[in-house]
Amino acid sequence: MTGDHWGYGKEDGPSAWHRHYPVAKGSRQSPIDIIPDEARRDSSLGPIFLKYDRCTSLSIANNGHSVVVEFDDSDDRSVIQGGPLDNPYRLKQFHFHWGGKGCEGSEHTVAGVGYASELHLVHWNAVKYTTYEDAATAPDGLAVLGIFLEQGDDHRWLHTITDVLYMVKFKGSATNFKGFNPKCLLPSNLHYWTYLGSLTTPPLHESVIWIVLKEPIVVSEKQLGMFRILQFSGEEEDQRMRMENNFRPPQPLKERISVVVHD
Ligand SMILES: NS(=O)(=O)c1ccc(NCc2ccco2)c([N+](=O)[O-])c1
Ligand SMILES: [Zn+2]
Repeated sequence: MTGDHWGYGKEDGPSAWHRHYPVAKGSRQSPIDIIPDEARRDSSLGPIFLKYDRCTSLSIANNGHSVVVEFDDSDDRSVIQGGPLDNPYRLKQFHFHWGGKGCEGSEHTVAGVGYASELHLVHWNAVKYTTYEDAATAPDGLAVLGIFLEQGDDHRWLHTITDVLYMVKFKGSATNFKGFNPKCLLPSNLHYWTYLGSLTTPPLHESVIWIVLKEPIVVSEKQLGMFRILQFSGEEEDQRMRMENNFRPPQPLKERISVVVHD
């Protein structure tokens, strides 16, 4: 497969993605602006459970669009379940989206307000599908947990990630990253909004059950700044392209979606 020909710039950014990925104008695209007052309550919707105690992180990498921590998803050692999910979904990877200095950077917004960054923990339905790739094209294939990052005090555990970003500065670089458990990045409560949506980057498959936590985690401007030492470009490329503003703006709700809230 040829290298990704999409990005976040003027020519190859979100407004141009529909040319190669027509589903960009689909009926269940993500992210969206979540309007709490319009979210439906569904008493049958219970809490989510994150079973990350035996999770196995493997590596951290710069894929030219974000920084990604990959997990061993060869068994059900780390799963998300409950809430809107009929099965346990296996943790595959997590990554971030962020802005430029002092600008917004989250993908979902809440009543029109963005956060500095957004963390996505990506899980796939290994009960119904054989591989992530198969699940990623199925309407109930993926469950992505979205967590907002708000600027404020230093986050005690995010240092474990920001301290190694210099090792994956360029697109295509990766390094060992074992023993990291993402439960240290969770807020104090797991109240959430949920709706049916899509991947927020190409190929934009409409295969994601989104679970967005209401409570943000707090990270410092200094820690957010560390993400901006990353580059979209490879080491050999002369164009030094700082990795920032790697977020897709909210997409039309269309006939979908009642966003449902659990708190
Ligand atoms: N921002 S996100 O969580 O929606 C997101 C988007 C794309 C991809 N992957 C791109 C892709 C290619 C084929 C199938 O999947 C992933 N992921 O892999 O976890 C997550
Ligand atoms: Zn994402």
